[in-house]
Amino acid sequence: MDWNEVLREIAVIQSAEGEVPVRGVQYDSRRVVSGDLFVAMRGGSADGNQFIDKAISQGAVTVVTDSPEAYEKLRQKHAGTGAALVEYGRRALAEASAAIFGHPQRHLALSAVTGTNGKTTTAFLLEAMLKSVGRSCVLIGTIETHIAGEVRESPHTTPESRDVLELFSEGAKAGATEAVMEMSSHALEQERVWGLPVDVAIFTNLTQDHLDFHGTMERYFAAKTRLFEGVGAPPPRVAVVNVDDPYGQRIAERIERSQLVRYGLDVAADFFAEEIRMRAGETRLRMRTPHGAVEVRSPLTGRVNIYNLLAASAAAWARGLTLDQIAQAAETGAQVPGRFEVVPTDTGVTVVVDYAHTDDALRNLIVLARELVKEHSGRVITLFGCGGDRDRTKRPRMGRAAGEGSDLVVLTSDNPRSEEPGAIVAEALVGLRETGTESIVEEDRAAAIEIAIRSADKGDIVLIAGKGHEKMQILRSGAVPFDDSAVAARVLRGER
Ligand SMILES: CC(=O)N[C@H]1[C@@H](OP(=O)(O)OP(=O)(O)OC[C@H]2O[C@@H](n3ccc(=O)[nH]c3=O)[C@H](O)[C@@H]2O)O[C@H](CO)[C@@H](O)[C@@H]1O[C@H](C)C(=O)N[C@@H](C)C(=O)N[C@H](CCC(=O)O)C(=O)O
Ligand SMILES: Nc1ncnc2c1ncn2[C@@H]1O[C@H](COP(=O)(O)OP(=O)(O)OP(=O)(O)O)[C@@H](O)[C@H]1O
Ligand SMILES: N[C@H](CCC[C@H](N)C(=O)O)C(=O)O
Repeated sequence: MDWNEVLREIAVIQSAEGEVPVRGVQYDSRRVVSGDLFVAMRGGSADGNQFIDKAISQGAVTVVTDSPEAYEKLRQKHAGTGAALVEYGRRALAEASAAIFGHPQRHLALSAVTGTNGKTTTAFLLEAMLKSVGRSCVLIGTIETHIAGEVRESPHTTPESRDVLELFSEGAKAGATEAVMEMSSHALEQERVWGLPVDVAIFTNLTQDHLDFHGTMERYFAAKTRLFEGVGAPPPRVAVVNVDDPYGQRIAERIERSQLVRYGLDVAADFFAEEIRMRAGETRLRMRTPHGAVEVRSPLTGRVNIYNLLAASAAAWARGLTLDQIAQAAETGAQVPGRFEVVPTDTGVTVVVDYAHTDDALRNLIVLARELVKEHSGRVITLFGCGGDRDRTKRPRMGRAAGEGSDLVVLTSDNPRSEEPGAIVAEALVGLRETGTESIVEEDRAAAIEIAIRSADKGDIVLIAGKGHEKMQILRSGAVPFDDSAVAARVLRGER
């Protein structure tokens, strides 16, 4: 593509034209190759403008910058290089990427899921429903990325626009007509999703998390609401909103009734569940909707998954599936790795790996576990830790949530990152101690898993919370392989 053509698609303050052929686009100097356009952006921990020389030395042929100083320097030092000065680096990145990848977003009907918890599960369920009627999909989210059937690793819950558009382009070429994406609050705030036209937007819930980044719950909420306003694109055609959540109510109030599908566990919602019958590994319910009612049987367990099922069903309906098709797909639907994943054993102890990493998710998980052991008066043993370099204020809250419903808590490490594990544990202990529940502290996660499982008797349930599908433990010294379910399986086999 010619640089002059790219320039026509981005909002520039100043630019230097030139007949420079542009082959690709990059926002990270470390990934620049010959023929690329490099978008230099000021970030929270680095300034991409510091890397312009490096990008050019690696072959960047044009540079878009959000810094007037960098633009001036570029004009003087690299006069032959195409250049543009913009106000918003990420918007320019999205606009240039859309042009360079040939506007693949126009060929995919996009469903986007936001909320503190449930995004991954809802996205997997929706993808399974769309696939069940023969539609080919792109899925982008926390655990994996799917490109029309091919599974890849995910670098982020919501990658930068350039990467999303590249994935969309590959998906569209492979025949995909639908895309399902998780949109994190970070991505909405940073406009990583600028210009993506969302057809169906889903709001799952909002509870405390990520206040290190957003500062307050209101600002966190404001980031989530951007999905429903449209980020550099028109508002979604349909909004699917959990109206049992107070923040969901607030979103619903702002949306035209004709564009809104409300879901919840109450008759006041459009899509709601009744006659719920739950046991481990199976949930049955009757889903009532304005378009009729249908019996649904799902292998997913727990109240939170009823919400996820309702969300995915309402979205699938908005994408044109019938209620019967939805119910049929739900029956096999999407076991998500690391979400209420039961580690196989014949010891009589139930061991569950789950991604609960907020106080709300922990509380829900423990309530479900209590339900499951109630019949035999089993105990609930909860293992958890809190992430380093993340919202510190959630630590005592997680401690309180773990202590409140459990019989024994094992407090350990969960990706301490650059922080001292002992200091993180101390902050979680503040809340945990208030509950008076028996607790054991063991910073080494493998040893902690062993303690938790060895403390359990037949009929007890052990919850290993926080890391779910993750395959690494991130320590100050670097990331080391770590897999909760593999460690638990080893302990259950009697190995160390
Ligand atoms: C807080 C946050 O979201 N930060 C992300 C953001 O950083 P930033 O804008 O501050 O950028 P920066 O790292 O300061 O760098 C500025 C620019 O310099 C560039 N650079 C940097 C170094 C270099 O050598 N060369 C270079 O060109 C960078 O690519 C970037 O364009 O953009 C970077 C580039 O894409 C991301 O790597 C980075 O993710 C960090 C590592 C991260 O941990 N993000 C997490 C919190 C996150 O985004 N999580 C959400 C999910 C949360 C959830 O729901 O649980 C997600 O969507 O994944
Ligand atoms: N609808 C829901 N409401 C509340 N909690 C939920 C819901 N669905 C799942 N959870 C809990 O939250 C955890 C994370 O679920 P999931 O991965 O689906 O959420 P997520 O929004 O994708 O999270 P993240 O973006 O942090 O990866 C689950 O392991 C479960 O404990
Ligand atoms: N994707 C989220 C969840 C991480 C969960 C937990 N394992 C942690 O490290 O805190 C984050 O990066 O904040």
